[in-house]
Amino acid sequence: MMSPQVLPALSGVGVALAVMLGAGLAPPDSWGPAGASALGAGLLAAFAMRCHLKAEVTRRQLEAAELAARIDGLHAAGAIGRVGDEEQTPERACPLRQIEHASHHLALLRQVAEGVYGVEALFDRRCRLNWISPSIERLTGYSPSDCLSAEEAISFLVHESDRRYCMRVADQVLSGGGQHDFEMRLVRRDGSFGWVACHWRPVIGEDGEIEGLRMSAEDIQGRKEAEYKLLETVAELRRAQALREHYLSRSNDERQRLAALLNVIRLGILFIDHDHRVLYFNRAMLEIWGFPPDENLIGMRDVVLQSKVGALLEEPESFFAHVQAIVGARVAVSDRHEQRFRDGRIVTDISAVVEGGQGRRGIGRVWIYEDVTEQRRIAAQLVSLAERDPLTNLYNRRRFHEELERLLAEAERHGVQVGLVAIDLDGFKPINDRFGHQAGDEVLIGLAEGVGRIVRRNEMFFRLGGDEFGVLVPDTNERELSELAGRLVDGVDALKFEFCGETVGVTASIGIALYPAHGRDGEALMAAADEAMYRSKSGGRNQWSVAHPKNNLAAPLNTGSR
Ligand SMILES: Nc1nc2c(ncn2[C@@H]2O[C@H](COP(=O)(O)OP(=O)(O)OP(=O)(O)O)[C@@H](O)[C@H]2O)c(=O)[nH]1
Repeated sequence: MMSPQVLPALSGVGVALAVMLGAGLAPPDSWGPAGASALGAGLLAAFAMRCHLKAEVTRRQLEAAELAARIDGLHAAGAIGRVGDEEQTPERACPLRQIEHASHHLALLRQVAEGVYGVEALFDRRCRLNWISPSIERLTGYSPSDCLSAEEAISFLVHESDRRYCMRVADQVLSGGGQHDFEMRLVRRDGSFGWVACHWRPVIGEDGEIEGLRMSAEDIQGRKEAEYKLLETVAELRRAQALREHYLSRSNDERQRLAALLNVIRLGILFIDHDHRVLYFNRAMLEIWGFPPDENLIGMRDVVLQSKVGALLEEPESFFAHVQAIVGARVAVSDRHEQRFRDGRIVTDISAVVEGGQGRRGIGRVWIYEDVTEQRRIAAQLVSLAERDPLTNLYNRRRFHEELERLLAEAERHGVQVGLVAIDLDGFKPINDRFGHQAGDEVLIGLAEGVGRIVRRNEMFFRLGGDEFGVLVPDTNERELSELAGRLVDGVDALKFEFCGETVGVTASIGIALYPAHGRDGEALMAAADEAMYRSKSGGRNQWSVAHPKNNLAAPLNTGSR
């Protein structure tokens, strides 16, 4: 801080300078040739005042202030007379002493003027540089003489980008436009430039007229660089912000697209976070679990969610246990699990741990639900088409072979016998011929139902094609088979159908064969049963026959009829 004595001290400097000029002494070297005389004492007094008002407080300024204080001390002691002082001092009475004092004070003022830290410059009314402080060299590398000898100091010192504005401001100030502060660049000797904050003000003469210009400039290069850096940082932050917003917007778009996609798929998706709370669900999930479409499950605990859906399930406890087992054991990817709903739906679930970011920490678990009711129905339909006869809904020849092989394998393992009953209708073709194919179909359907009532639960009944049927009997013997064959012959014979007012019926020729006595594999057993069935046909139809033992095909005919 400048000491309180400094102001009066510097004003003393101004007065002293005026005295010096009034005495016709030469100005300091750096002043222009016309400088001091042109501007006069008032101008220099104004300059001295501005030195302490604008320049930074530096060591030199403090020294100058001290010197000025001493000068004021001299005033106080009556050693120096002020211009216009009424009283005459002893020195005034002696011109030689006066000149000595003025010369001494001029030297002091010179020190002050040359020691200012900022740049001070004086221009005349035509904007010609009259004086500039030596500090210009520190800022630009140009000496005051370089500047003074330049044809146009402003063009010489001011960066071309700021030149026009600077000149305009100078013109304004000179034409009574008051003071102006602005920042501009000074050109350095090495071609670079440095920023200064400058203050332009008019220098008013004693007659109140503008006599010239005074420019005080302060080096703000450091501040400007800091500002640039700040601006760059701000720009970088803005870029980063813009980038972040761009990514955020892209991520939002992405999320919207994903949400739209997830909402149209028929898989129910539920994401439970690390705290066992619902983080995401899609529309299908609400549908599958019977929630209204506008239900908001976000934040709901998984156990609460379970309690809400338990009533829908046929076996809620088993479902909860299944979920608990997966969650408790932190199963990475669970197997597909199926649960039946009370309304007949079948829903599968599968779940997986969702890994987090770089640490790959599990951030939750996703559950995917699928209503497979329709799939299961179609699959069952396909299976049925593949293994059942569409007319009678009996198992077909394909399934017959599968079951035959299975029973033979089991029989071999358990050392039991398997019975095969081959049935062929007698006189079926004439029904077709007389009453049409539809009538024949009705007979086939009626026969399937009639025989279906005769065979036992463990006996499997097949339509092998046309009017051929078969029955497989696990773990049986010849006696049981013969009894079954008898019941079948009687049962078929008892079936009656009405076509065109006429009652018609069919009979059956049956052959029975036993594993392993009549054949050790399916093919052999079927051949044996067929052979027995043909014997029944050739024996007069409407009867059953037992196949010959495999090692003795010439055995006596063993037939049965009702
Ligand atoms: N309506 C109807 N007829 C069928 C079907 N499949 C086969 N057929 C007929 O069933 C008849 C079987 O012929 P056969 O076994 O010679 O007839 P059958 O009169 O019983 O002769 P035998 O066995 O010698 O007594 C043929 O006319 C086939 O066209 C069917 O799904 N529906």
